[in-house]
Amino acid sequence: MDRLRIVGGQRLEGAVTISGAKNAALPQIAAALLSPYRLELTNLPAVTDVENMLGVVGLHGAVVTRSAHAATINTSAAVSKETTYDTVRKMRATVLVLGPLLARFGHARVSLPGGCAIGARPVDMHIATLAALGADIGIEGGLIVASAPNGLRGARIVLSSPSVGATETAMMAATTAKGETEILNAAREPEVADLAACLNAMGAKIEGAGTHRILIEGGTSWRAATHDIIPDRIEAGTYAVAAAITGGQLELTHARLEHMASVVQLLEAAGVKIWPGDRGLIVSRDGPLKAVDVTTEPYPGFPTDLQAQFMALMCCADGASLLRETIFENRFMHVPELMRLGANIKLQGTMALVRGGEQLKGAQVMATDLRASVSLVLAALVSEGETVINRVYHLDRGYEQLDRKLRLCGAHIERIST
Ligand SMILES: CC(=O)N[C@H]1[C@@H](OP(=O)(O)OP(=O)(O)OC[C@H]2O[C@@H](n3ccc(=O)[nH]c3=O)[C@H](O)[C@@H]2O)O[C@H](CO)[C@@H](O)[C@@H]1O
Ligand SMILES: C=C(OP(=O)(O)O)C(=O)O
Repeated sequence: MDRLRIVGGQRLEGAVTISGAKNAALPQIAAALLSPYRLELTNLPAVTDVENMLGVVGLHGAVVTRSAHAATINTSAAVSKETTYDTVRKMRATVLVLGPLLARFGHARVSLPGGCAIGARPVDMHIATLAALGADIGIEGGLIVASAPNGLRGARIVLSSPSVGATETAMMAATTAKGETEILNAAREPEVADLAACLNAMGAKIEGAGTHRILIEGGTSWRAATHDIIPDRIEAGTYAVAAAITGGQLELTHARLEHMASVVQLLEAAGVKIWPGDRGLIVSRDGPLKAVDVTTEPYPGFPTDLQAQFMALMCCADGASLLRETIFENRFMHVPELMRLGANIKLQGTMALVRGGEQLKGAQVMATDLRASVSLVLAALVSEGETVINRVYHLDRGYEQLDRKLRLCGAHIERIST
Protein backbone atom coordinates (compact mmCIF):
# COMPACT_ATOMS: atom_id res chain seq x y z
CA MET A 1 0.00 0.00 0.00
CA ASP A 2 1.53 3.33 -1.07
CA ARG A 3 2.26 6.12 1.42
CA LEU A 4 3.15 9.77 0.94
CA ARG A 5 6.06 11.39 2.75
CA ILE A 6 5.90 15.18 2.93
CA VAL A 7 8.39 17.59 4.49
CA GLY A 8 6.56 20.84 5.14
CA GLY A 9 7.62 24.46 4.85
CA GLN A 10 7.93 25.04 1.10
CA ARG A 11 6.13 27.93 -0.58
CA LEU A 12 4.43 26.59 -3.72
CA GLU A 13 4.93 28.41 -6.97
CA GLY A 14 4.23 27.45 -10.58
CA ALA A 15 1.46 26.08 -12.76
CA VAL A 16 -0.82 23.12 -12.10
CA THR A 17 -2.84 21.55 -14.91
CA ILE A 18 -6.36 20.90 -13.69
CA SER A 19 -7.66 17.55 -14.97
CA GLY A 20 -11.15 16.67 -16.16
CA ALA A 21 -13.77 16.37 -13.43
CA LYS A 22 -14.04 12.91 -11.86
CA ASN A 23 -17.65 13.59 -10.84
CA ALA A 24 -18.57 14.58 -14.38
CA ALA A 25 -16.71 11.61 -15.92
CA LEU A 26 -18.37 8.89 -13.80
CA PRO A 27 -22.03 9.49 -14.82
CA GLN A 28 -20.97 10.04 -18.44
CA ILE A 29 -19.26 6.65 -18.54
CA ALA A 30 -22.50 5.14 -17.15
CA ALA A 31 -24.49 7.11 -19.78
CA ALA A 32 -22.58 5.30 -22.53
CA LEU A 33 -24.75 2.26 -21.71
CA LEU A 34 -27.84 4.10 -22.99
CA SER A 35 -26.90 4.17 -26.64
CA PRO A 36 -25.74 1.44 -29.04
CA TYR A 37 -23.43 3.97 -30.73
CA ARG A 38 -19.94 4.84 -29.58
CA LEU A 39 -19.30 7.59 -27.04
CA GLU A 40 -15.88 9.19 -27.00
CA LEU A 41 -15.01 11.05 -23.80
CA THR A 42 -12.06 13.43 -23.87
CA ASN A 43 -10.35 15.30 -21.00
CA LEU A 44 -10.94 12.13 -18.98
CA PRO A 45 -9.00 12.27 -15.69
CA ALA A 46 -6.50 9.45 -15.12
CA VAL A 47 -7.81 8.45 -11.67
CA THR A 48 -8.73 5.04 -10.30
CA ASP A 49 -12.48 5.82 -9.99
CA VAL A 50 -12.58 6.37 -13.74
CA GLU A 51 -10.69 3.11 -14.37
CA ASN A 52 -13.14 1.28 -12.09
CA MET A 53 -16.19 2.78 -13.81
CA LEU A 54 -14.80 1.84 -17.23
CA GLY A 55 -14.33 -1.67 -15.78
CA VAL A 56 -17.99 -1.73 -14.69
CA VAL A 57 -19.35 -0.84 -18.13
CA GLY A 58 -16.88 -3.41 -19.49
CA LEU A 59 -18.52 -6.05 -17.28
CA HIS A 60 -21.80 -5.21 -19.04
CA GLY A 61 -20.19 -5.92 -22.42
CA ALA A 62 -18.96 -2.46 -23.40
CA VAL A 63 -15.73 -2.39 -25.41
CA VAL A 64 -13.44 0.38 -24.21
CA THR A 65 -10.55 1.82 -26.23
CA ARG A 66 -8.23 3.99 -24.16
CA SER A 67 -5.62 6.66 -24.57
CA ALA A 68 -4.07 8.66 -21.72
CA HIS A 69 -6.94 11.15 -21.31
CA ALA A 70 -9.69 9.76 -23.52
CA ALA A 71 -11.84 6.67 -23.87
CA THR A 72 -14.11 5.46 -26.62
CA ILE A 73 -16.89 3.30 -25.24
CA ASN A 74 -18.75 1.06 -27.65
CA THR A 75 -21.79 -0.62 -26.14
CA SER A 76 -23.31 -2.14 -29.28
CA ALA A 77 -22.95 -5.60 -27.72
CA ALA A 78 -23.78 -4.56 -24.13
CA VAL A 79 -26.14 -6.55 -21.89
CA SER A 80 -27.83 -5.89 -18.54
CA LYS A 81 -26.06 -8.12 -16.04
CA GLU A 82 -26.06 -8.03 -12.27
CA THR A 83 -23.81 -5.28 -10.85
CA THR A 84 -22.48 -7.05 -7.79
CA TYR A 85 -21.85 -5.76 -4.26
CA ASP A 86 -18.14 -6.25 -4.79
CA THR A 87 -18.21 -3.73 -7.66
CA VAL A 88 -20.46 -1.19 -5.93
CA ARG A 89 -18.57 -1.47 -2.62
CA LYS A 90 -15.39 -0.22 -4.28
CA MET A 91 -17.08 2.87 -5.61
CA ARG A 92 -20.57 4.11 -4.77
CA ALA A 93 -20.98 5.98 -8.07
CA THR A 94 -21.40 2.54 -9.68
CA VAL A 95 -25.08 2.81 -8.76
CA LEU A 96 -25.33 5.30 -11.67
CA VAL A 97 -25.50 2.36 -14.11
CA LEU A 98 -28.98 1.53 -12.74
CA GLY A 99 -30.88 4.17 -14.76
CA PRO A 100 -29.10 3.55 -18.09
CA LEU A 101 -29.38 -0.28 -17.85
CA LEU A 102 -33.09 -0.09 -17.03
CA ALA A 103 -33.73 2.50 -19.74
CA ARG A 104 -31.96 0.56 -22.48
CA PHE A 105 -32.73 -3.06 -21.61
CA GLY A 106 -35.96 -2.82 -19.60
CA HIS A 107 -34.42 -4.52 -16.58
CA ALA A 108 -31.50 -4.02 -14.18
CA ARG A 109 -30.08 -5.62 -11.05
CA VAL A 110 -27.63 -3.42 -9.16
CA SER A 111 -26.32 -4.02 -5.66
CA LEU A 112 -27.30 -1.53 -2.97
CA PRO A 113 -24.14 0.42 -2.16
CA GLY A 114 -24.36 0.50 1.65
CA GLY A 115 -22.87 3.24 3.83
CA CYS A 116 -19.39 4.72 3.53
CA ALA A 117 -16.93 6.75 5.58
CA ILE A 118 -18.75 10.07 5.06
CA GLY A 119 -22.32 8.96 5.77
CA ALA A 120 -25.11 6.43 5.25
CA ARG A 121 -25.76 7.72 1.71
CA PRO A 122 -29.05 5.98 0.93
CA VAL A 123 -30.26 5.65 -2.68
CA ASP A 124 -33.98 5.98 -1.96
CA MET A 125 -34.32 9.02 -4.25
CA HIS A 126 -32.71 7.15 -7.18
CA ILE A 127 -35.28 4.38 -6.64
CA ALA A 128 -38.20 6.82 -6.27
CA THR A 129 -37.33 8.62 -9.53
CA LEU A 130 -37.30 5.36 -11.48
CA ALA A 131 -40.60 4.31 -9.87
CA ALA A 132 -42.06 7.68 -10.95
CA LEU A 133 -40.97 6.86 -14.51
CA GLY A 134 -43.03 3.67 -14.30
CA ALA A 135 -40.43 1.09 -13.26
CA ASP A 136 -41.38 -1.80 -11.08
CA ILE A 137 -38.57 -1.47 -8.57
CA GLY A 138 -37.70 -2.93 -5.19
CA ILE A 139 -34.96 -4.45 -3.04
CA GLU A 140 -34.29 -8.18 -3.16
CA GLY A 141 -31.41 -9.78 -1.29
CA GLY A 142 -29.38 -6.56 -1.20
CA LEU A 143 -30.00 -5.81 -4.87
CA ILE A 144 -32.04 -3.05 -6.46
CA VAL A 145 -34.16 -5.00 -8.91
CA ALA A 146 -35.90 -2.89 -11.53
CA SER A 147 -37.95 -3.71 -14.58
CA ALA A 148 -39.98 -1.84 -17.17
CA PRO A 149 -40.70 -4.42 -19.88
CA ASN A 150 -42.93 -2.00 -21.80
CA GLY A 151 -40.54 0.91 -21.41
CA LEU A 152 -40.46 3.91 -19.09
CA ARG A 153 -42.94 6.78 -19.38
CA GLY A 154 -42.30 10.48 -18.88
CA ALA A 155 -43.38 12.00 -15.57
CA ARG A 156 -43.07 14.99 -13.28
CA ILE A 157 -40.44 14.15 -10.66
CA VAL A 158 -40.14 16.34 -7.59
CA LEU A 159 -36.97 15.61 -5.66
CA SER A 160 -37.25 15.99 -1.88
CA SER A 161 -33.73 17.49 -1.91
CA PRO A 162 -31.45 18.34 -4.83
CA SER A 163 -29.45 15.08 -4.92
CA VAL A 164 -26.76 15.10 -7.60
CA GLY A 165 -26.91 11.33 -8.17
CA ALA A 166 -30.74 11.10 -8.17
CA THR A 167 -30.95 13.99 -10.66
CA GLU A 168 -28.46 12.18 -12.91
CA THR A 169 -30.31 8.85 -12.61
CA ALA A 170 -33.63 10.50 -13.47
CA MET A 171 -32.18 12.48 -16.37
CA MET A 172 -30.48 9.44 -17.94
CA ALA A 173 -33.51 7.14 -17.53
CA ALA A 174 -35.94 9.74 -18.91
CA THR A 175 -34.07 9.95 -22.24
CA THR A 176 -35.70 6.70 -23.42
CA ALA A 177 -39.12 7.22 -21.77
CA LYS A 178 -42.29 7.81 -23.76
CA GLY A 179 -43.16 11.51 -23.52
CA GLU A 180 -41.69 14.38 -21.54
CA THR A 181 -40.15 14.32 -18.07
CA GLU A 182 -39.85 17.32 -15.79
CA ILE A 183 -37.43 17.17 -12.84
CA LEU A 184 -38.14 19.77 -10.16
CA ASN A 185 -35.76 20.71 -7.33
CA ALA A 186 -33.01 19.26 -9.52
CA ALA A 187 -29.36 19.51 -8.47
CA ARG A 188 -27.66 22.46 -10.21
CA GLU A 189 -24.05 21.22 -10.05
CA PRO A 190 -21.92 21.86 -13.18
CA GLU A 191 -21.44 18.08 -13.41
CA VAL A 192 -25.21 17.67 -13.91
CA ALA A 193 -25.14 20.28 -16.69
CA ASP A 194 -22.12 18.54 -18.24
CA LEU A 195 -23.94 15.19 -18.20
CA ALA A 196 -26.86 16.86 -20.02
CA ALA A 197 -24.43 18.31 -22.59
CA CYS A 198 -22.95 14.83 -23.12
CA LEU A 199 -26.41 13.23 -23.42
CA ASN A 200 -27.50 15.95 -25.87
CA ALA A 201 -24.40 15.26 -27.99
CA MET A 202 -25.52 11.59 -27.97
CA GLY A 203 -28.93 12.65 -29.34
CA ALA A 204 -30.98 13.41 -26.21
CA LYS A 205 -33.17 16.52 -25.90
CA ILE A 206 -32.58 17.99 -22.45
CA GLU A 207 -33.16 21.59 -21.42
CA GLY A 208 -32.62 23.42 -18.17
CA ALA A 209 -29.77 21.31 -16.71
CA GLY A 210 -27.89 23.57 -14.30
CA THR A 211 -31.19 25.02 -13.04
CA HIS A 212 -33.83 23.71 -10.59
CA ARG A 213 -36.05 22.54 -13.47
CA ILE A 214 -34.90 20.10 -16.10
CA LEU A 215 -37.02 19.04 -19.07
CA ILE A 216 -36.26 15.86 -20.98
CA GLU A 217 -38.04 14.83 -24.16
CA GLY A 218 -38.04 11.02 -24.28
CA GLY A 219 -37.69 8.64 -27.19
CA THR A 220 -34.14 9.65 -28.05
CA SER A 221 -32.69 8.74 -31.45
CA TRP A 222 -29.14 7.94 -30.43
CA ARG A 223 -26.03 8.76 -32.45
CA ALA A 224 -22.26 8.48 -32.05
CA ALA A 225 -20.82 11.36 -30.03
CA THR A 226 -17.71 12.98 -28.64
CA HIS A 227 -17.80 14.99 -25.44
CA ASP A 228 -15.08 16.98 -23.70
CA ILE A 229 -15.40 16.74 -19.90
CA ILE A 230 -15.36 19.97 -17.85
CA PRO A 231 -12.35 20.74 -15.65
CA ASP A 232 -12.50 19.53 -12.05
CA ARG A 233 -13.64 22.43 -9.85
CA ILE A 234 -12.87 20.42 -6.70
CA GLU A 235 -9.32 19.67 -7.83
CA ALA A 236 -8.94 23.37 -8.73
CA GLY A 237 -10.26 24.37 -5.30
CA THR A 238 -7.82 21.97 -3.64
CA TYR A 239 -4.81 23.53 -5.41
CA ALA A 240 -6.17 27.01 -4.65
CA VAL A 241 -5.99 26.03 -0.97
CA ALA A 242 -2.45 24.66 -1.54
CA ALA A 243 -1.37 28.08 -2.83
CA ALA A 244 -3.16 29.83 0.03
CA ILE A 245 -1.92 27.61 2.84
CA THR A 246 1.74 27.83 1.76
CA GLY A 247 1.61 31.58 1.06
CA GLY A 248 2.51 30.82 -2.54
CA GLN A 249 1.24 31.54 -6.03
CA LEU A 250 -0.20 28.95 -8.41
CA GLU A 251 -1.64 29.21 -11.88
CA LEU A 252 -4.51 26.72 -12.16
CA THR A 253 -4.53 25.95 -15.87
CA HIS A 254 -8.06 25.25 -17.24
CA ALA A 255 -9.81 26.15 -13.94
CA ARG A 256 -13.12 27.92 -14.56
CA LEU A 257 -14.09 30.88 -12.43
CA GLU A 258 -17.78 30.47 -13.26
CA HIS A 259 -17.87 27.07 -11.50
CA MET A 260 -16.11 28.36 -8.38
CA ALA A 261 -17.90 31.53 -7.27
CA SER A 262 -18.60 30.46 -3.67
CA VAL A 263 -15.08 29.05 -3.27
CA VAL A 264 -13.46 32.20 -4.64
CA GLN A 265 -15.64 34.35 -2.39
CA LEU A 266 -14.53 32.48 0.75
CA LEU A 267 -10.87 32.41 -0.26
CA GLU A 268 -10.96 36.17 -0.86
CA ALA A 269 -12.60 36.70 2.52
CA ALA A 270 -9.70 34.70 4.00
CA GLY A 271 -7.18 37.11 2.44
CA VAL A 272 -6.32 35.14 -0.71
CA LYS A 273 -6.07 36.90 -4.09
CA ILE A 274 -7.60 35.22 -7.15
CA TRP A 275 -7.75 36.54 -10.68
CA PRO A 276 -8.28 35.12 -14.15
CA GLY A 277 -5.17 34.53 -16.26
CA ASP A 278 -4.74 33.62 -19.92
CA ARG A 279 -4.88 29.89 -19.19
CA GLY A 280 -7.14 29.65 -16.12
CA LEU A 281 -7.00 31.14 -12.63
CA ILE A 282 -4.14 32.55 -10.60
CA VAL A 283 -4.24 32.17 -6.83
CA SER A 284 -1.83 33.96 -4.53
CA ARG A 285 -1.40 34.90 -0.88
CA ASP A 286 1.21 37.14 0.67
CA GLY A 287 -0.70 38.67 3.63
CA PRO A 288 -2.04 36.98 6.78
CA LEU A 289 -4.76 34.31 6.56
CA LYS A 290 -8.03 35.45 8.11
CA ALA A 291 -10.49 33.07 9.80
CA VAL A 292 -13.82 32.72 7.97
CA ASP A 293 -16.89 30.60 8.68
CA VAL A 294 -17.90 27.96 6.14
CA THR A 295 -21.24 26.22 5.57
CA THR A 296 -21.47 23.49 2.93
CA GLU A 297 -24.49 23.65 0.64
CA PRO A 298 -25.69 22.25 -2.67
CA TYR A 299 -24.29 24.14 -5.68
CA PRO A 300 -23.95 27.09 -6.11
CA GLY A 301 -23.18 27.05 -2.37
CA PHE A 302 -19.85 26.00 -0.93
CA PRO A 303 -19.13 22.34 -1.86
CA THR A 304 -18.92 19.61 0.76
CA ASP A 305 -16.07 18.14 -1.33
CA LEU A 306 -13.90 21.14 -0.31
CA GLN A 307 -14.86 21.28 3.38
CA ALA A 308 -11.90 19.18 4.59
CA GLN A 309 -9.41 21.23 2.53
CA PHE A 310 -10.82 24.48 3.95
CA MET A 311 -10.57 23.10 7.44
CA ALA A 312 -6.84 22.51 6.89
CA LEU A 313 -6.56 26.12 5.70
CA MET A 314 -8.46 27.47 8.71
CA CYS A 315 -6.04 25.61 11.02
CA CYS A 316 -3.45 28.15 9.80
CA ALA A 317 -5.64 31.29 9.97
CA ASP A 318 -5.56 33.99 12.63
CA GLY A 319 -8.60 33.43 14.86
CA ALA A 320 -11.47 30.98 15.11
CA SER A 321 -13.69 29.70 12.34
CA LEU A 322 -16.84 27.62 12.40
CA LEU A 323 -17.31 24.97 9.72
CA ARG A 324 -20.80 23.56 9.30
CA GLU A 325 -21.36 20.41 7.22
CA THR A 326 -24.94 20.15 5.95
CA ILE A 327 -24.65 17.51 3.18
CA PHE A 328 -23.09 14.41 4.77
CA GLU A 329 -23.65 13.49 8.42
CA ASN A 330 -20.20 12.02 9.05
CA ARG A 331 -17.81 14.10 6.99
CA PHE A 332 -15.38 15.03 9.76
CA MET A 333 -13.14 11.96 9.66
CA HIS A 334 -10.16 14.23 8.96
CA VAL A 335 -10.57 16.05 12.30
CA PRO A 336 -8.75 13.55 14.56
CA GLU A 337 -5.98 13.23 11.96
CA LEU A 338 -5.54 17.03 11.66
CA MET A 339 -5.38 17.08 15.47
CA ARG A 340 -2.50 14.59 15.30
CA LEU A 341 -0.66 17.35 13.42
CA GLY A 342 -1.40 19.76 16.29
CA ALA A 343 -4.61 21.42 15.06
CA ASN A 344 -7.00 22.81 17.66
CA ILE A 345 -10.48 21.65 16.59
CA LYS A 346 -13.63 21.04 18.62
CA LEU A 347 -16.38 18.96 17.07
CA GLN A 348 -20.02 19.29 17.98
CA GLY A 349 -22.47 17.39 15.81
CA THR A 350 -22.38 18.88 12.34
CA MET A 351 -20.11 21.76 13.38
CA ALA A 352 -16.38 22.07 13.83
CA LEU A 353 -14.79 25.00 15.63
CA VAL A 354 -11.25 25.53 14.44
CA ARG A 355 -8.93 27.74 16.45
CA GLY A 356 -6.19 28.60 14.01
CA GLY A 357 -2.70 29.86 14.35
CA GLU A 358 -0.93 26.89 15.97
CA GLN A 359 2.23 25.75 14.15
CA LEU A 360 1.37 22.27 12.85
CA LYS A 361 3.96 19.52 13.34
CA GLY A 362 4.52 16.48 11.15
CA ALA A 363 3.24 13.04 12.26
CA GLN A 364 1.99 9.71 10.91
CA VAL A 365 -1.62 10.11 9.78
CA MET A 366 -4.21 7.91 8.13
CA ALA A 367 -6.43 8.81 5.21
CA THR A 368 -10.07 7.72 5.55
CA ASP A 369 -11.66 9.07 2.38
CA LEU A 370 -10.70 11.05 -0.69
CA ARG A 371 -11.11 14.63 0.52
CA ALA A 372 -10.04 13.85 4.10
CA SER A 373 -6.77 12.49 2.65
CA VAL A 374 -6.07 15.57 0.61
CA SER A 375 -6.72 17.83 3.61
CA LEU A 376 -3.91 15.97 5.37
CA VAL A 377 -1.61 16.56 2.40
CA LEU A 378 -2.43 20.30 2.54
CA ALA A 379 -1.81 20.47 6.28
CA ALA A 380 1.44 18.52 5.85
CA LEU A 381 2.69 21.12 3.35
CA VAL A 382 2.88 23.64 6.22
CA SER A 383 3.73 21.28 9.08
CA GLU A 384 7.15 21.44 10.66
CA GLY A 385 9.15 18.31 9.78
CA GLU A 386 7.94 15.11 8.19
CA THR A 387 4.40 13.80 7.75
CA VAL A 388 3.65 10.31 6.45
CA ILE A 389 0.17 9.75 5.05
CA ASN A 390 -1.01 6.17 4.85
CA ARG A 391 -3.68 4.67 2.58
CA VAL A 392 -2.91 6.86 -0.42
CA TYR A 393 -5.27 4.78 -2.58
CA HIS A 394 -8.07 7.09 -1.35
CA LEU A 395 -6.25 10.02 -3.01
CA ASP A 396 -5.68 8.12 -6.22
CA ARG A 397 -9.46 7.69 -6.56
CA GLY A 398 -9.88 11.34 -7.48
CA TYR A 399 -6.57 13.20 -7.85
CA GLU A 400 -4.48 12.61 -10.95
CA GLN A 401 -0.76 12.54 -10.09
CA LEU A 402 -1.20 14.68 -6.99
CA ASP A 403 2.34 14.09 -5.73
CA ARG A 404 3.87 14.95 -9.12
CA LYS A 405 1.76 18.08 -9.58
CA LEU A 406 2.74 19.34 -6.12
CA ARG A 407 6.42 18.41 -6.57
CA LEU A 408 6.58 20.43 -9.81
CA CYS A 409 5.51 23.50 -7.78
CA GLY A 410 8.18 23.02 -5.15
CA ALA A 411 6.62 20.71 -2.56
CA HIS A 412 8.86 18.17 -0.85
CA ILE A 413 6.67 15.14 -1.40
CA GLU A 414 7.49 11.58 -2.32
CA ARG A 415 5.48 8.42 -2.81
CA ILE A 416 6.75 5.40 -0.96
CA SER A 417 5.59 2.21 -2.65
CA THR A 418 5.58 -0.93 -0.56
C1 LIG B 1 -19.76 10.80 -7.99
C2 LIG B 1 -20.29 12.09 -7.51
O1 LIG B 1 -20.74 12.93 -8.27
N1 LIG B 1 -20.19 12.31 -6.20
C3 LIG B 1 -20.65 13.58 -5.65
C4 LIG B 1 -22.15 13.54 -5.50
O2 LIG B 1 -22.46 12.44 -4.66
P1 LIG B 1 -23.97 11.94 -4.54
O3 LIG B 1 -24.61 12.01 -5.87
O4 LIG B 1 -23.91 10.63 -3.84
O5 LIG B 1 -24.56 13.04 -3.57
P2 LIG B 1 -26.08 13.50 -3.40
O6 LIG B 1 -26.20 14.89 -3.89
O7 LIG B 1 -26.96 12.47 -3.99
O8 LIG B 1 -26.23 13.47 -1.83
C5 LIG B 1 -26.64 14.59 -1.07
C6 LIG B 1 -27.35 14.12 0.18
O9 LIG B 1 -28.55 13.46 -0.19
C7 LIG B 1 -28.62 12.19 0.44
N2 LIG B 1 -29.33 11.24 -0.47
C8 LIG B 1 -28.90 11.11 -1.76
C9 LIG B 1 -29.54 10.24 -2.62
C10 LIG B 1 -30.65 9.49 -2.12
O10 LIG B 1 -31.25 8.69 -2.84
N3 LIG B 1 -31.03 9.66 -0.83
C11 LIG B 1 -30.41 10.53 0.02
O11 LIG B 1 -30.78 10.67 1.17
C12 LIG B 1 -27.15 11.80 0.65
O12 LIG B 1 -27.02 10.82 1.67
C13 LIG B 1 -26.54 13.14 1.02
O13 LIG B 1 -26.76 13.39 2.39
O14 LIG B 1 -22.59 14.77 -4.93
C14 LIG B 1 -22.07 15.02 -3.62
C15 LIG B 1 -22.71 16.31 -3.11
O15 LIG B 1 -22.24 17.38 -3.84
C16 LIG B 1 -20.55 15.07 -3.67
O16 LIG B 1 -20.06 15.16 -2.35
C17 LIG B 1 -19.98 13.82 -4.31
O17 LIG B 1 -18.60 13.98 -4.53
C1 LIG C 1 -17.54 11.92 -2.08
C2 LIG C 1 -16.91 11.92 -3.25
O1 LIG C 1 -17.07 11.01 -4.25
P1 LIG C 1 -18.11 9.77 -4.31
O2 LIG C 1 -19.48 10.35 -4.36
O3 LIG C 1 -17.75 9.06 -5.56
O4 LIG C 1 -17.88 8.95 -3.05
C3 LIG C 1 -15.94 12.99 -3.60
O5 LIG C 1 -15.60 13.11 -4.79
O6 LIG C 1 -15.53 13.73 -2.69
